[in-house]
Amino acid sequence: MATPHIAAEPGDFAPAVLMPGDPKRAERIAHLLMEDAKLVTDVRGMMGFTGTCNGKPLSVMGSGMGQPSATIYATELFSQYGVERIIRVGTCGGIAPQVKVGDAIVGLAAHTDSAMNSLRIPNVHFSAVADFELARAAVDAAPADKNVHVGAIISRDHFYLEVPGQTETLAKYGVLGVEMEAAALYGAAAEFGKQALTVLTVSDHLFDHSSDMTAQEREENFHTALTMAVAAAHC
Ligand SMILES: O=P(O)(O)O[C@H]1O[C@H](CO)[C@@H](O)[C@H]1O
Ligand SMILES: O=c1cc[nH]c(=O)[nH]1
Repeated sequence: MATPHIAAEPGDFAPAVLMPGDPKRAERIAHLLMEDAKLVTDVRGMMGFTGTCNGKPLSVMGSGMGQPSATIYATELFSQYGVERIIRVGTCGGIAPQVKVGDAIVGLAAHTDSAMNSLRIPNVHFSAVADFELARAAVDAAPADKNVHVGAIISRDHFYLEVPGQTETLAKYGVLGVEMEAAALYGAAAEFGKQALTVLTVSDHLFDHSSDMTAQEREENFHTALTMAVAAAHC
């Protein structure tokens, strides 16, 4: 069995999937966590791996960038491959002043400027929220010596477009950071009655670019977020 975007057989994916945007980060995470990681799909270069982590089955697969891409993979995994929970392991830009580069964020809720979730329920502004059980497991596993923030994030469609006053207003409303997939992932999980969570590494800060990570650092610096994501995957 294959879907249009995943060339895997039934049973090739574990019930829990860690999902970074970057397929190279997926490969790195898979080999870091699992000695027996096996490539189960690489359609369009979007690598997916399955193996055993701490004695339990686990998969890791990239989502690509943006809500349409993440929705395609989440939908196919939830609806065709028996996946029960997806934990996004991403990067984000910091917005709140207390958030610093290198910190981790658990995205309890995801505001969005995307139309994707607004199409889901007629005349309703969909609330994109994480699964509580997964969020609790992730927060409980947060390393004591790391800065971990828990709260609302925003999933924007544009990476580069600046809407005057928007980021400042988001900061005023306590939004922790910006990324590009969580709201859609939470929407897909709600559609299929599954669980989802987003755990992010802050790779830059929108109000202070003096310590932004390089592309290489964004691929490699995810260990606090990963510790929490694994705990959520196996909770
Ligand atoms: O590092 P990832 O997980 O891809 O996440 C962030 O990075 C990408 C933009 O550079 C977007 O996908 C955004 O959500
Ligand atoms: O979407 C993203 C991801 C990282 N940093 C940003 O500023 N935006």
